[in-house]
Amino acid sequence: MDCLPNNSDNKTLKSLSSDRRLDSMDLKSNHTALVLADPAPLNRVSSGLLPYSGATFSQNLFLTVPTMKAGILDIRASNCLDSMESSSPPDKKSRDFNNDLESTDTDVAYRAWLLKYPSALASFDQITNPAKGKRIALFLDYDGTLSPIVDNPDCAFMSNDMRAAVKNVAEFFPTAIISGRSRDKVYEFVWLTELNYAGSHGMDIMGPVRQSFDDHSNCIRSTDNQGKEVNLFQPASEFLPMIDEVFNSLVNNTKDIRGAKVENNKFCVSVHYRNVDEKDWTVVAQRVHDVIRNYPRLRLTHGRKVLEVRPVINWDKGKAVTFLLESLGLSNCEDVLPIYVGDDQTDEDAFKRVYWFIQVLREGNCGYGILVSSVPKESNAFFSLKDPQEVMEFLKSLVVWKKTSTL
Ligand SMILES: O=P(O)(O)OC[C@H]1O[C@H](O[C@H]2O[C@H](CO)[C@@H](O)[C@H](O)[C@H]2O)[C@H](O)[C@@H](O)[C@@H]1O
Repeated sequence: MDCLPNNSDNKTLKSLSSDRRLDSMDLKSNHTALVLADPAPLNRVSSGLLPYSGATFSQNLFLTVPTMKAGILDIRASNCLDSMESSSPPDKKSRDFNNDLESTDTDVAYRAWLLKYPSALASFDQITNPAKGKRIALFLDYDGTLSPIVDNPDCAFMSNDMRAAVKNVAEFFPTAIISGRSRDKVYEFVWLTELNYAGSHGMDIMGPVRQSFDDHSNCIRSTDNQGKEVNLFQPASEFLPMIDEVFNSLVNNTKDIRGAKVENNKFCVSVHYRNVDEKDWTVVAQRVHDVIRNYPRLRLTHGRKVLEVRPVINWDKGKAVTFLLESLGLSNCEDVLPIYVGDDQTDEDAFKRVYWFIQVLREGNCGYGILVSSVPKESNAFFSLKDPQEVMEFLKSLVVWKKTSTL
């Protein structure tokens, strides 16, 4: 499917109850053991869909996977299909078209859900009051957060207004984008040099040079597009040849499925089924399953009408937040308040992490996760925004608040 940029300058173009927090966070005493997340939406997941419940963490970045290849094989294609369905609620347009009554019910359900996940716009003071005298660090997902979800992943452009809003907010707050896409690709969409970028679900981070990272394994010095020296952290670098191989196999194995699209995101691969007839979703699941059964060091996770193949390493968007905070010199500061805005399952790791970051290190403070969703779903976020349009309003409000704030 071809697409053209939607505008010329796309270059390529509660007081929340702490009880709820504790209920929803996976913050048991072993938080440092780092939970392997990526469940399907929490209220709909079937246990058979959690591929690595038997995995344990080794000291280093790699997960110890049960020796049986069945670690992955146990995700039967049929279970995978369940998860594809549960992680892909029908879009609002088709619901409205099919049944106005159902749409009304959905709106009622959404309003009820807002009681649990208040709008970050309506609760703006609740967010900014504790931020007075503190430095906000902003972390943004890309697809579904800064750009609307569209059928063709190559056409997920952000609007000029959104770009301007992100640029402005980055002038006032350290800002990073953490995406499932390859870092290069997300940069081509965003095209702003004022930000830090993490691609491949945080497995490819470019950040400012920090000498303390020189001894960090997987962290090297590099240069960015402007020739500036940067640190490049790629904890899954050894998986590159494997990911390329799997990408080619997946392309080959799915080429006869109408609408299926395989995307190489450098350290992970996305298999999109948004444009596949629902009756063929089982075929997609089966074909992906057939490929990754030969790769016990890869795992499968679910996003919005996408299956994602990624290395079995102890790293996710949440860890990327921690790494970036450290890169930005913000990890040991009493006065830092991280805010993470995202829409997808992989963002849940980051929602947990921004909460954990502050709560564990500094009693009384907290970071905020903001879920972008127009349908009710369980989340580790505290607040919500309905869609990228509301995300943009939120970013603009932060700038106005900062400009007018006396502290
Ligand atoms: O972490 P993100 O920046 O949210 O990236 C997650 C995936 O986003 C993209 O796919 C999603 O958006 C597409 C464009 O709107 C849509 O067509 C697709 O159905 C969604 O799943 C991206 O293409 C994937 O590679 C990312 O992993």
